[in-house]
Amino acid sequence: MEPEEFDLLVVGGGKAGKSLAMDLAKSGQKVAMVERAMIGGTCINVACIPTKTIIHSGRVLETVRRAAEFGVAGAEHPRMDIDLLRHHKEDVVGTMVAGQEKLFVGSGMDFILGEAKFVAPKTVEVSLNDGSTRTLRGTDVVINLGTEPALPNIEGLAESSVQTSNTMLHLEQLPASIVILGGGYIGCEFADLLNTIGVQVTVVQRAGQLLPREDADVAEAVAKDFTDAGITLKLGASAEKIERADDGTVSVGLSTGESVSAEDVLVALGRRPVTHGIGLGDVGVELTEKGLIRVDERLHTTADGVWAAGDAAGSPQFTHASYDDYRILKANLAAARGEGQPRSAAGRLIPYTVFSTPELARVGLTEQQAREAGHDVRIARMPVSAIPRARTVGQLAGEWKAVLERETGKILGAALRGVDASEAIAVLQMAMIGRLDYTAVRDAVITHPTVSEGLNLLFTPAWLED
Ligand SMILES: Cc1cc2nc3c(=O)[nH]c(=O)nc-3n(C[C@H](O)[C@H](O)[C@H](O)COP(=O)(O)OP(=O)(O)OC[C@H]3O[C@@H](n4cnc5c(N)ncnc54)[C@H](O)[C@@H]3O)c2cc1C
Ligand SMILES: NC(=O)c1ccc[n+]([C@@H]2O[C@H](COP(=O)([O-])OP(=O)(O)OC[C@H]3O[C@@H](n4cnc5c(N)ncnc54)[C@H](O)[C@@H]3O)[C@@H](O)[C@H]2O)c1
Repeated sequence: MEPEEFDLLVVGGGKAGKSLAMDLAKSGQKVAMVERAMIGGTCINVACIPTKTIIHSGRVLETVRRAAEFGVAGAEHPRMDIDLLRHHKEDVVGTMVAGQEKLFVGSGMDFILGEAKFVAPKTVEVSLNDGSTRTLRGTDVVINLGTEPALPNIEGLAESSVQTSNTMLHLEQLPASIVILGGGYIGCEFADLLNTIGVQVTVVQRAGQLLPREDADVAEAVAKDFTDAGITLKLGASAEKIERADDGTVSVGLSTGESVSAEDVLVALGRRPVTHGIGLGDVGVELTEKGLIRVDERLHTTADGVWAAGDAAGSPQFTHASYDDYRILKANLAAARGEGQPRSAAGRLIPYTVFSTPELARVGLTEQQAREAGHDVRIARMPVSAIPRARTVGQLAGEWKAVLERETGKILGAALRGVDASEAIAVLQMAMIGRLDYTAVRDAVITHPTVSEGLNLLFTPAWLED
C-alpha cells in the first residue's frame, strides 16, 4: 500500500509531540499524529493531572481536619470517600481529555487513534482501533512515545497482582495498609497522600535516603516529615521477594533480612520507555541500553529526518521538560529549512517539585553538586516559619535552602521545602535565568504577605551562613 504523505508525522501524542503537531498544523502544514490510547498523553490521563488532583483532595481533608484551628466549627468528622474522590479525579481528567481532542481537531491535524509500528524509513503502519490499518509517511517524523511503570524482575512480583501508579488511580477500595516499593518521586507522593487519607504506609527504598538526587540534609528532612506523620521508612533496603497469601496479605522480603507486610503493594521503581517491538531498530532509530531513543543535543535520532522527544528520548521525566523539547524541535525543524537558529537541549535549567507535605521544590544545583563542580559555596537557610504568609495559612513546616557562589553572589540552586514551594521556586528560577545575584532578589519589592516574599528574607544576613 502506498503511504499517505505528511509534512510532519508525530508518533505518540505526548506533551512535545501534540504541541508541535497543533502548531505546525495551524501554520498550514499537513500533519498527522498517531496516539494509541491516551488522548492528551500520560500527564493528563495517568500522571501529573490525576495525581495532583487527588493530592489536592488530601490537602482539603487535612484542612477540614484542622477547621477548628482556623475558626471554623461544624466539620468534626471528615473522611475521604473513595468513590467521590475517584469521580472527582475522573471529572477533572475527562474534561481535560475532551478539551485536548477539540484542540487537536481544531488545529487541522489528522488525529489518528491507533497503534503505530515502523515499517520503512519515516513510515508507520497504524492498526486503527476499528481494526483497519493506515500507512503514513512524514517528511519529518517526531517520536514521542513516553514510558510505563517498570516492573523489575523481583521474585514473586509478577504473580502478586501488585499496584502501579496507573492502577492506584482506579482503586474502588482503599487498603488499610500498603507497602510502597521505591522512595523516589512517585513513592514519596503516594506515601504522603495515602498516609493523609488514612492508609498505613511503609516505604521500602533501596538507596540510603529518599529522593537520592537531593542533598542528604534535604532528603533527611523529608524523611523526618514522613516519619513524624506516621509513615514507616525502610531505607537502604531492597525488595527481593514478594508473596501474596490466600487472605490477600502481601509480604515483602527485604535485602536486610527483614520482611514487611500489608494489604497491598505499590511498585514505584522507575519507568521504562515503550520503545520495544515497534520496529525502531529496523528503520535505523537506535536505542540505548535502557531502551531510550538515542538522540543528539538537537533531539535528532540516528535516522535521517527522525526526531524524538520526552521521557522516551531520555529527557528529564517531567511534562515541562517535554514541553521544552517541543520548542527545541520547532526551532530545529525550522533551522533545517534554513529559518532561524537551531536549539540544543544541553544545559537546560529544569526545575521540579515533589508534591508531598510540605512540597519540595528544586532548581539548579544541589549543594553537593555545586561543591563537586568546584564552586566555593555559601548557603542561605531559613525555616519556613519565618515567612509571615506561612503564619496566616497555618503551614509552618519546612526549610528553604539556597546555594550561592560565594565570590559573585550568583544563585546556583535551591531546595525550597514548605507551603507553596512549587510557586516560589519559579520566582527564584526567573532570577537565575536573568542572572540576578542574590542581593537583587533580597532587595526586590515583593508583595506582602506572600510565600515568595520569603525570598527577601532568605538572603538577609540572619539566614546566610558564613
Ligand atoms: C504518577 C506520575 C506522576 C507524575 N507527576 C508529574 C508532575 O507532577 N509533574 C511533571 O512535570 N511530571 C510528572 N510526571 C512525569 C510526566 O508525566 C512525564 O514526564 C510526561 O508525561 C512525559 O511525557 P512525554 O512527552 O514523554 O510523553 P507521554 O505523555 O508519555 O506520551 C506518549 C504517548 O505515546 C503513546 N504511544 C506509545 N506507544 C505508541 C505507539 N506504538 N503508537 C501510538 N502511540 C503510542 C502513549 O499512549 C502516550 O500517550 C509524573 C509521572 C507519573 C507516572
Ligand atoms: N512531581 C513530579 O514532577 C513527578 C511525580 C512523579 C513522577 N515523576 C517522574 O516519574 C519518574 C519515575 O518516578 P519513580 O518514583 O517511579 O522513579 P524514581 O527513579 O524517582 O525512584 C525509584 C526509586 O526506587 C528505588 N529502588 C529501585 N529498586 C528498588 C528495589 N528493588 N527495592 C527498593 N527500592 C528500589 C531507587 O533507589 C529509586 O530511588 C521520575 O523520574 C520523575 O521524573 C515526577
